Amino acid sequence: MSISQHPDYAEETQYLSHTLQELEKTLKIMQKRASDLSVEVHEKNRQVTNDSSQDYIDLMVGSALLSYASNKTEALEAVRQAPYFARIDFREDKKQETERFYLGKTSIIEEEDQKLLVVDWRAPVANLYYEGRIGENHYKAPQGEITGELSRKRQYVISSGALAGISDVDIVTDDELLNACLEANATNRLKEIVGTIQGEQNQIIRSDLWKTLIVQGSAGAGKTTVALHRIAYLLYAYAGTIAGDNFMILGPNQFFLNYISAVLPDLGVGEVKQSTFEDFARAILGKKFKIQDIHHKLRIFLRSKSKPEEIRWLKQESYFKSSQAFIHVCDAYLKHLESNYLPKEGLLLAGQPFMSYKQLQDLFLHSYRHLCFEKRIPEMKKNIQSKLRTQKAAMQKGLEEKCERLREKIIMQYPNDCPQRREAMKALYDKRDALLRNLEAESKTLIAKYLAKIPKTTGLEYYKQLYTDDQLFDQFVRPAAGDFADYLRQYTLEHIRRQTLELEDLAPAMLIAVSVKGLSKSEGIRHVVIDEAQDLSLFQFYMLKRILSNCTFTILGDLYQGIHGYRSIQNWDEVQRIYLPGESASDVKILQKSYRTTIEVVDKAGLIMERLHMNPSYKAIPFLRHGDEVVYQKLDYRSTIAAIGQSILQGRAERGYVTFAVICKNQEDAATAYQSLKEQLPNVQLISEDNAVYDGGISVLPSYLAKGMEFDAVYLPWADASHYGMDALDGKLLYVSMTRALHSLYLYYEDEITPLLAC
Ligand SMILES: Nc1ncnc2c1ncn2[C@@H]1O[C@H](COP(=O)(O)OP(=O)(O)OP(=O)(O)O)[C@@H](O)[C@H]1O
Repeated sequence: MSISQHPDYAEETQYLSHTLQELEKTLKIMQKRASDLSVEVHEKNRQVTNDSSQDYIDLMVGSALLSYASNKTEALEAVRQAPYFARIDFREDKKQETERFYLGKTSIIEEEDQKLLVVDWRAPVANLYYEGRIGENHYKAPQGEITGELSRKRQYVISSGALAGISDVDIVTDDELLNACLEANATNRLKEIVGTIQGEQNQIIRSDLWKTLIVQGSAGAGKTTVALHRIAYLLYAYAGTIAGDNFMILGPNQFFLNYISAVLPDLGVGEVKQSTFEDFARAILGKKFKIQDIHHKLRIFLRSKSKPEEIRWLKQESYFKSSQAFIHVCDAYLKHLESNYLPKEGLLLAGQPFMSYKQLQDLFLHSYRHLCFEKRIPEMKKNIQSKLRTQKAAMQKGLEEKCERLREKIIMQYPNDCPQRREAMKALYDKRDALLRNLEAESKTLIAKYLAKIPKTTGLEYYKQLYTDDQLFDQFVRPAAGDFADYLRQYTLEHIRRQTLELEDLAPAMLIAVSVKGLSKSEGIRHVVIDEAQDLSLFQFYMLKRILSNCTFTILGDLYQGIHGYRSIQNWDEVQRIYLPGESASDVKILQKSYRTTIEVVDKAGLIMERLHMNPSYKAIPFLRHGDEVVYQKLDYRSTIAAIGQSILQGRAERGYVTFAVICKNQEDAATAYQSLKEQLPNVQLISEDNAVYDGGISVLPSYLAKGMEFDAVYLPWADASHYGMDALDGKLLYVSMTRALHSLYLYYEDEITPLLAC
């Protein structure tokens, strides 16, 4: 049936054109308001003086209104071509009439009578669309639970302001909109999915801001997408409480952050802090060292020439520095630093005990315990100063009184004025004055002299001392590291000598640095989204929770894709113990349905995890979308390259594919494949750690950089037994590579296909 034959076509077309007209009206008003307010705020900014708090308040109010008007203008401009994507019809139990709610990316209100034409997708009633089924239903609103009858869920395809499709659905999973969305070809960035958010995704998106969430989601389950929509939702639901710059996204690399973050403006989200773990570390530890490339060790493990002994030691080093045992080492060391931070002496004022070491320690260790070491010092200073004022006054008084008593004694001794009496008096007053002067002078410098004895060592220096100082190393590290201690020390000292830290050193060094100096750069962060969280170590998780103790977290990852197993977490229980202590395992949310790829690809990739006996409850379940069979071809290398080149050209011409990835196990193989493909495909690009931006098109890349990405067609040129053996790391790299394919997947091998996939 053509759209114009739909029984509601006329009515729907009319609603659309009315909405578009109103949108244009509102847009004009908002544009004018934004421009007027911009002038006003600029003017106020010039006039504001330090002594007028009213000026300041006016400026703040003006800026807030300006920000609202500018954001609304942008939001309305973004939906000019498609102001809504769905409608729900709902009759509240208490009401006679069924209401219609059109849902869009931003609300649209009729100018004259303020009627709500389009409801923002984040509004409570929209839950009915995402989670409700036709029939009796309910949703949570600020005023309480609203119950009623959901009689329609309708989806629209609106293109360039014209109605192109209408379909009524029950659950959102069955809908054509989602299918159309998933069948579309990839672009060079992640998409927004407000029209097709699934029930289980919706629950995560709308979870309470003040509760930490851990999400285990299979490859393509929408973890990253959900995380970004969650930020958009929280900004809407907690407007006034939290703003964009109160969020921080931690992602695995800049390349990935650029790829995902382009979706934020589409969702009306700006100013969210984004960082890799290494950049976050730099902000805390400073710039006086290099960070070893985070894939350095992985590359050694993947190099065929690497010696097993070397691999074993390197893994052990990473494993130890990421472990609970090393957390204990660093905590004990921190305690030691804390106890020995103050000079081991009390304070004397004019030769008299003023404050004992114990009293000073008590202030430092107990009274200001909630502060980092350095911030305790000014507080202690204030406390000592106040005590000093009292003590000085008491001592002055004591001196005066003593002087008075001595004066009376002199008078008794010499009842009449005589040279001896005058001399004795003079000596008495001179001594008193000298003592008072001394008291004055000492009280001025006492605190400064004492504080000057406190070392100015940075957290990073303290961390290094753990290895450079024999005594510290033997006291703290050696007992925990055992036989492996000497290797660990030599290895780390070698890095320190080269002014380099490994990823494994960053979390402990940050923990110490923040305990010593505090966290000025990250003040204001209230919520942290950690994506690809399976690759973080226990120590990284522990440190983040310790130093960002006022934040809540959304932690998302897939343990099947944990390619840094030698340092990263092995299960979510470890993370849960830190972030959700006392809660049950069911508090880890599981997303199993995979939306990215086809049933054929998910099934084949799933074989790997079965063969590696990975936890079956993390298995990806494909969304009902069939595609091409996965292609396996036994070819020599030259023929493989020729086949890939030909297939890419065909895919582009015949299928309209726009993104292609040739994924190799490691960087060396990727470089080889790139050189070979360049002749056939001049636009091919080789992706390495140094690329910050992904432009789409044809890419050749190592498996570990493919994480989080997706491509229309994926090619694996060396899917053979010699590249991917029955080993967890090989299996995970292969799994990551295969699950990047949206539509087509090709595997090539020369002798034998990898046992991870063999029939
Ligand atoms: N509800 C949805 N509607 C439409 N598309 C969706 C939906 N959920 C996920 N997708 C699509 O599925 C693909 C995978 O999403 P995303 O990259 O967020 O998954 P992920 O769980 O982070 O995957 P991975 O762990 O493999 O990186 C994206 O193209 C995304 O747009």
